[in-house]
Amino acid sequence: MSTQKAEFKTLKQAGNLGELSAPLDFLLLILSSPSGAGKTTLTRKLLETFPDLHFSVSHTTRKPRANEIDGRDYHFVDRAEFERLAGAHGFVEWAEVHGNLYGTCLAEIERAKAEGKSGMIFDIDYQGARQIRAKLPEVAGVFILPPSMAELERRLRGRASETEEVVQRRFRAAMREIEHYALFDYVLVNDDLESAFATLRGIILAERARRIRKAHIAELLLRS
Ligand SMILES: Nc1ncnc2c1ncn2[C@@H]1O[C@H](COP(=O)(O)OP(=O)(O)OP(=O)(O)O)[C@@H](O)[C@H]1O
Ligand SMILES: Nc1nc2c(ncn2[C@@H]2O[C@H](COP(=O)(O)O)[C@@H](O)[C@H]2O)c(=O)[nH]1
Repeated sequence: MSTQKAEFKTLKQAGNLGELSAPLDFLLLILSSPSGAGKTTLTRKLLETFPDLHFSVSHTTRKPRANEIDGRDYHFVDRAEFERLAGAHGFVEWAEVHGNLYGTCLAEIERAKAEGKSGMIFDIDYQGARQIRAKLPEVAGVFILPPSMAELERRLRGRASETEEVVQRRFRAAMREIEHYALFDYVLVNDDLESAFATLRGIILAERARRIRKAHIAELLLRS
């Protein structure tokens, strides 16, 4: 067997995801941004357009907002339960963000694969993005920016889901978060929602094409 063929055979078996095996063409997409830039809004539109993508439901110690549902938006847990899961290596990544703990359970990736999804979206901060990238080099990362800091502040306040103190805290954190843009493959300015969404859709199609290309070659080499 040629070296290339052997390499693809290993890739196909392991899914090139280390211990977190998944099909070669499985899309792992991180959406990250300062709070209020529009990740949740864009993610909802993405899931309508791509129902074959799984939204990774994180665990958090944050209290639910009025419109949030446990198990759909987050798994809302107390600190003791979160720490138990972290201690049992239940998280692929976790971080403290704006004073609360957030984490992605390994079980979320398993669920997406068991449901036959063709990929998944992680709505996580830059610290989590860094951890996932270290474990899953195949991941694609998009960092979403507001058109201006004034607009970010307007959006944070306009959402009316947090106290003024929390809005200020999140706004103050934004500049520090933006400094980590280089962790991501793409930077997307969410000014007009429809054009930002069109660009994001394009990124997904391109990332899929990249993965399908690899899977096709693996298939071709293994059949010959
Ligand atoms: N392109 C846009 N133009 C105007 N308003 C927008 C745009 N995108 C999102 N918004 C609004 O900005 C607010 C914040 O958006 P959203 O909740 O999606 O942000 P987020 O990045 O998910 O925040 P967080 O990190 O805190 O969860 C919402 O009220 C949303 O309707
Ligand atoms: N590292 C992680 N960050 C996460 C995760 N889930 C959400 N987040 C990020 O937290 C902030 C605040 O979210 P909010 O819902 O309280 O507004 C935001 O940047 C999210 O992307 C996670 O599992 N890990």
